[in-house]
Amino acid sequence: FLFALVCLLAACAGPQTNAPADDFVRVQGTQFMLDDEPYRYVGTNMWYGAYLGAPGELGDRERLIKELDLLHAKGINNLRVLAASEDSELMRAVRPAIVENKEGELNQALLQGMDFLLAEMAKRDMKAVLYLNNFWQWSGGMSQYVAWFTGEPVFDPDVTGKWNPFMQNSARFYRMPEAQALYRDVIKTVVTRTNTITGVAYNQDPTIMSWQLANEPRPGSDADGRPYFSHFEKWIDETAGYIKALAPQQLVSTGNEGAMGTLQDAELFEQSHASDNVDYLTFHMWIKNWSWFDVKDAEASYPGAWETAQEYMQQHMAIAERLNKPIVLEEFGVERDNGVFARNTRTKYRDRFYAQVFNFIESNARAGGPFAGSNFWAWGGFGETDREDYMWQPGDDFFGDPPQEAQGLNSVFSNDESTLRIIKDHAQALQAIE
Ligand SMILES: O=C1NC[C@H](CO)[C@@H](O)[C@@H]1O
Repeated sequence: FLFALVCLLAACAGPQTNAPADDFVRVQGTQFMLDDEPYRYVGTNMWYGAYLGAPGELGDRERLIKELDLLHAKGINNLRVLAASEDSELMRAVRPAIVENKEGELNQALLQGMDFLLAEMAKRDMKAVLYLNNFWQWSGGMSQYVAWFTGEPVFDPDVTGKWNPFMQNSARFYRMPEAQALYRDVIKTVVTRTNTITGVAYNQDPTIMSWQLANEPRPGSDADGRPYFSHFEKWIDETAGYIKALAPQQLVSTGNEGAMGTLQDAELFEQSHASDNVDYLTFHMWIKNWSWFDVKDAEASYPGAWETAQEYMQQHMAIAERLNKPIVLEEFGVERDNGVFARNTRTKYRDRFYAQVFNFIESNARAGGPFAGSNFWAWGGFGETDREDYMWQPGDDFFGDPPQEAQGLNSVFSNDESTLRIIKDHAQALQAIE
């Protein structure tokens, strides 16, 4: 009887807070491993996942469940999600924000939104990559930290149109001890949080595959950032080490774009990602943003864009091999045909680009290469807008496109059947690779 009572009490002790180690994604050379099997994934970017999961008017839990069910049905099993935003005067920053002020008070509804998202993802065997800052302006980010601790007005690229000085200003963040202290407080609070729905501590939750330093952190602008590269390299190593100490069961990555996000210098990307605290490499690929592809001159510009894209991917495979780390393409995308934003419009070039990227990944994986996964940018799902300018306003539906871009620019919608077919085929192809 006593033995039975002890077992019963143990069973009632609440959810496991120390999941078996093999539930976590691990790194073995250039491969991810999960439950002793190679883990490769097709994922998406859903920056707004915690916003959708928030209780009450702020979120839309019914929509989130619909989105996760559809994603799961299409074989999309990895979500890259914003885990810290900063309250800001920046014109195109999302509101509200997780970090409410320079004192580090956090928005509890948005943290509960992350709790709900992770709990629902766990039910669908999905894995999360959570980024803890942003080099860009659309979630406050590093430039908001700079404003908080210099007392200077925010440097708003959506007002000035000046991106190089904005990037140089954001990069001051790495050199500001007070900003770094608040950032680390936020990291510690989020990484060690106990999920209010599952009772599992975040750093004990195998749903979280990786903590990411930021979205697209850069050393500064391509023109003027080089003198500050050493601060960037040191920030990566030390911050990644700080997170690893808080979450030894989970992976750490930077969220960097690769060479194009490191002063267009592949050697500096390799050097800044050699740290043992960085478990795997990330790179992004923007054929339109980087002027490789012109959607208004699509037929003429696409072949050259694809040639350059292949070279960019090959270049990063070689770096991953040299560093003996897995690598994931965690952002890639292209607009709808003719650059329109509305759903129910053609996506011929997007479909071609996705299919060719996926084919490259499958070929590399079959050859035992380091290409371990991808997250397309980005998931728009069931999002709807009736804004004539397609620009997000507080209270509007969330799209894969953050508030600084037209809602529909790169979003894949729930009824983009041709694109979803290509994604699902890729998921099945990955599953079939030994
Ligand atoms: O992280 C990013 N990379 C490119 C996206 C599309 O332009 C952009 O919305 C986002 O800031």
